[in-house]
Parts: sequence; structure tokens; C-alpha cells
Amino acid sequence: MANSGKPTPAMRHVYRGTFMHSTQQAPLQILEDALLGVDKDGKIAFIGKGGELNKLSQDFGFSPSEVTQLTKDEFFMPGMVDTHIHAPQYSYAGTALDLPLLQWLDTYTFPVESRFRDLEFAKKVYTQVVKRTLRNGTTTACYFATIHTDASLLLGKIANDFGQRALVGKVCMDMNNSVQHYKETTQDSQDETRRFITELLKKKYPLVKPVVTPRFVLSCTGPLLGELGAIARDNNLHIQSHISENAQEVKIAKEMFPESETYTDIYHKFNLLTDKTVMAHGCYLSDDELNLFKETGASLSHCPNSNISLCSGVLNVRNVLKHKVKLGLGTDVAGGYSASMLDAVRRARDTSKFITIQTPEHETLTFEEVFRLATLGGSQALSLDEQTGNFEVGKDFDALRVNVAAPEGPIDISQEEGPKVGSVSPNHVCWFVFFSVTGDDRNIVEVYVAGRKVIPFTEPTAE
Ligand SMILES: Nc1nc2[nH]cnc2c(=O)[nH]1
Ligand SMILES: [Zn+2]
Repeated sequence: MANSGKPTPAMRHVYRGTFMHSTQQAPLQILEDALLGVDKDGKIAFIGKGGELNKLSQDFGFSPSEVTQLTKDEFFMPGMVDTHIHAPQYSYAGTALDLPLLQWLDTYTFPVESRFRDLEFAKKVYTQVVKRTLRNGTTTACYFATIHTDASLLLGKIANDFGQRALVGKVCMDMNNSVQHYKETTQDSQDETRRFITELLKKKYPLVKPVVTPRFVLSCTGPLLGELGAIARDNNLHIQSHISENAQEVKIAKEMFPESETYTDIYHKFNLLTDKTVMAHGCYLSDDELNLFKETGASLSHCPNSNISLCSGVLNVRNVLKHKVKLGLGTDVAGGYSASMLDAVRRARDTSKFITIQTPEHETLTFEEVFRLATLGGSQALSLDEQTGNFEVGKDFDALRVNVAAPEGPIDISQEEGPKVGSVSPNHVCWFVFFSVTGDDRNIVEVYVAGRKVIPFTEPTAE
């Protein structure tokens, strides 16, 4: 189209209304009548008070008429960070939760994952999972794919096409006694990991990066774990895996590597614990192991739905936080049956309450704390907190526009009275609790990643 002659606006978006986010100091900070500007690169240029409109508009070169005013039922919150999700397992999420972890892997997971050699099947499922998670407010996802390099590259492309920030891992496994055809040779696993990294980086997707992904100790030989540690170190890459999820798994891991005193030490000896490592679960980690996480800067992904659904174990998040280990939340689809991070928020609270029932002196996690884990905590766990996680100036605008009273949504509120929680009068804390307890994707009316509106879908490629 010909240039209309209008000057390009200095800001991509300017919003006025309520913003809720977490900081290091406060698990929930509510900014009422705030003004937030997003620049052309999708970064937060300023965040100020509504009353400063004139000054901000002069300083940042926008006209007050360009400001979008949120309604009284709306607020912005940071996009949520799913620190652990298996994209191929979305194909059977919500089914097959009748077996414990190791039998579940052999019976359901490995046969399904082996089908992802078929790129058409992979395209269908990966498109579904990226769309579903975006719609539910996951602006950043840390994905396990399968052992298939080309299908894993396809997952990276689909995340990029739909505008999701993602870490994508080609799964590595050179041991599998139950489904013989779903494993690699040690050499192929290394070579294909290198090819995956090279090809994905060559695409120069701005928000999608590779992550080195040994499935877990039980699926990998020592030589493979050592090689993957070296690949991650030489290329300064993220690492993800599973640790101490289930008691039987812990026992076998220690039998496989008797020279290591603990499960954590196995990964540590192979240089797989770094400040860019995220390990899922950690239900059975000792305090010494948590100290090693803290020392190395490695983080944990708490996946409460999966831990309950597979009867794996219970993570004491309060204890992890006491050890100052970075921690985020994960859906762990399909061990976890829900792809929604709001579900992870609720299950994390429920798990913390179970611990309080067992041990009344336990300090239950508050909703505000769990909200922080789903947003800022997740970004820290993935070492992406310089880019995302909250509304700090200079970070990318990864955000959810939430309408508590969305028409056809799950929350009925009287427009005159506003939402009430028990006898508490309506205020923004109530909105926040209301949304995080009973809200769903119908309340998430817009999703932004790096300043780009990705929900509602606008891409012609969206199916
Ligand atoms: N929950 C879960 N745990 C694992 N441990 C190794 N692989 C898996 C997996 O796919 N899901
Ligand atoms: Zn997992």
C-alpha cells in the first residue's frame, strides 16, 4: 500500500488502566490508573501514572488520542511462562492417567511419541498445542518435542509463526527397553542434537531458541549425558530434563550411576547443571541437593497436576524457595492433563494446602506467590527474566488483557456491584483472585508477545 503520508507513531501501543504484576519485592503489585507504552520493538518504553498523560505524551512522542483505555472490568497481567510441557503428548492429554510414571511412559508415551516421525501428524498436533497454550495465556513455553529432528524443527517454526516465545528441545534418549524402535544410537543422538541446534539457530527466529534435552537419567547412557553437557557448554545453551519425580525412578537412577551419591550429582558430574538448566519435578530432592541447585544456578519446574495425576510425589515449594532455588510452574502435558497455566496455578495452591493439612505449621503458598511463580518465577527459572516476566521498562511486552466480566465467560458479576468474594468489597485484589480461581481462556481477551498481538489470531496461517 502507498504511504498514507501520516507520520509513523512513536509508540506501537499505549494503554491506560489497571496493571497487575510481580516484582522481586512484592508477589503482587497492583498499578491502578497506570499508563504503559510499548515501543516499535515491542518493548515497554514507559510505565507511569494516568495523571502524567500530558508529560508522558510529550516525552515519548504520542498523542493522547492514541491511548487505549481499559474498561473497569479489565486489567493487564504478564503473560504466563510454562516451564515444562511435552508438545507431542498434547495428542493424548486428558487420557491415560491410570499408571505410575515408568509404566505410563512405556505403555502410552513412547508409542505415541514414536509417531512424530510423521511430519503431517506432527504439524497437526504442534499447531494445536501452540494455539491452545497461547489462547490460555502461555506467552513463553519450554517444550520437549521427540527424538525426531525434523519434527522438532517444525515445532520451532510453528511457535515462531504464531508468535509464541519458546525454548524447543529435540529429545535425546539412547536407552529404551520397552519400545525398542523409539530410541537413538548414542552417536545419532549427539549428531542429531548438533544438527537440530544448527538448523534452528540458522532460522534466526527472534523468540524461539533450542534447548539441550536429555530425557532423564533412565533414558540416557553416561557417554550421551557427557556429550550433551559439552554441547550445551560449548554453545552456551539452555538445558532441560527431569529429576526425582517418582520414588522408583530415583532408585533406578542411583543404581545406574552408583558412583554418584545423589540423583542431582549424576547431572552435575556430566556438567548438566548450569544457570541455564531447568529440571522438572524434584519431589524427592534432599536439602543437600537443593543446595547444589542453588550453587549451580539451576532451577526447578513445579508440575503439580502431573505429580498428582501420576501419583508421583509432592514438591514442597516453600522449602525450595527457602533454599533460594529458582522455581517456575509447568503443565507437564500429558502427565498433567491440562495445558492451561491457570490450572497449574490452582494445582500449585492445592498441593501447598495438602502439605498444610499434613503439617499444620507449613506456611501455605498464597495466590499472590503462585501468581509470581507462573510469571516472573518462570522467566527466572528459564533465565529469560531480562526479556519477560513482568512490566519493567526495557522488557518485552508479554501480556494478557483480562476481562473479568467477559461476555459468555465463566464469571457472573453484577456490573453495579462488581465482583465480591465473601463479604469483601470489590477491589482489584478480588478481581485477581476471582480470575485466578475461576477464570479461563474466555477472560483472556488479548495476548501479546513482544508487543505483537497474537490472540485473537490474525494470521492467515492460523487454521
Ligand atoms: N512426566 C514425565 N516424566 C518423564 N520422565 C521422563 N520422561 C517423562 C515424560 O515424558 N513425562
Ligand atoms: Zn515432563
